[in-house]
Amino acid sequence: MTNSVRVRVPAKVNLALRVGGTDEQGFHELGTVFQAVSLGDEVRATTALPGQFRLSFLGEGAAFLPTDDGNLAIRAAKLLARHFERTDVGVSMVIRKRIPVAGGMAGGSADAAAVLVACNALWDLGATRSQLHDLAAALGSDVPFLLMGGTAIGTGRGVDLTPVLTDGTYHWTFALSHAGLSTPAVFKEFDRISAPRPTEIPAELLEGLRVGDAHKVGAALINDLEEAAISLQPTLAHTLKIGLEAGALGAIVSGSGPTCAFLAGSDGHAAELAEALGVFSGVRAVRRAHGPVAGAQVL
Ligand SMILES: C[C@@](CO)(OP(=O)(O)O)[C@H](O)COP(=O)(O)OP(=O)(O)OC[C@H]1O[C@@H](n2ccc(N)nc2=O)[C@H](O)[C@@H]1O
Ligand SMILES: Nc1ncnc2c1ncn2[C@@H]1O[C@H](COP(=O)(O)OP(=O)(O)O)[C@@H](O)[C@H]1O
Repeated sequence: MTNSVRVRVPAKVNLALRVGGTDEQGFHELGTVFQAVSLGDEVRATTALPGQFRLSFLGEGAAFLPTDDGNLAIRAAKLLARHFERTDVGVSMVIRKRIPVAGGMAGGSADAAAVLVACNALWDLGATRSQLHDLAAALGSDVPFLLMGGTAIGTGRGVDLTPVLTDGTYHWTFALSHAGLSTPAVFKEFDRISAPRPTEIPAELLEGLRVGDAHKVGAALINDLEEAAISLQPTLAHTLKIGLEAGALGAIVSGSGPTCAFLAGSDGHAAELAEALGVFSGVRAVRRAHGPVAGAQVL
């Protein structure tokens, strides 16, 4: 049995996020297109004594993250052990974070997906993709996509996934905000200021992705949570405007925000956007990435 495993996991951006009505548990019906991007976290999992589940962080936001059961990574490891009735396992995990915390890029979900993949290998469980998908869906709405990666349509709570045919590489610049936004707070603000929307994905977006036309994709980006995120953090409107004025092919709040995503025509263009956005006081930091990339993978 291996005693140490490293897993890389991407962040996500929602190219479309349509928000419909709520189900009996208060979850909104979604129609979304996820894309996995190269800004990612890395998990190193090492065997520990039975029943020991340890976690520490390095990098982005490390000081502010819980390391107990409040962390999705610990919950993922314990859920996997429980599901396979393995009381003889334990794990010590170090997560190098690059994905902004509470940024709408699914950092916590990404770590949970990575831990499922890492502990499955570390404990030699032989879980199938479908078993991992079901455990991921029990942990959170974004977790199954971070296992899958690529570009995919998500329906229901966002966990029913269908891969999307895409061509080409998409170059992104991300503008990080000074403060995070809580996902439940943004959905609550959406309920306060908006009516449920039809959850159809724009046909132009899928067509643009199919033929690899970044201009078409940029023009079709849509996020029904954007207004709610801007209502809670008004500076985001300025950030989006700055990116568009600097020539972004499309600009959007990423998921529940507050990270703003800008589509560029090339890597060089993404660097120009990063320069224009980086000088705005409302932006804490800028990051560049490309997509689509693979989901959580053992290195
Ligand atoms: C909005 C999205 C878009 O991909 O992600 P983020 O941008 O926050 O990363 C997701 O729907 C978030 O997914 P995730 O962060 O995993 O959410 P969960 O833990 O499942 O749910 C957190 C809370 O968000 C709200 N929620 C989430 C998903 C959904 N379909 N409807 C909801 O109303 C609920 O209030 C729920 O209690
Ligand atoms: N491993 C983790 N990485 C990041 N955040 C985590 C993690 N575990 C729990 N959290 C908590 O989840 C919340 C949402 O963080 P995150 O998943 O980064 O954002 P988002 O849902 O906006 O994409 C934060 O308040 C954070 O404290």
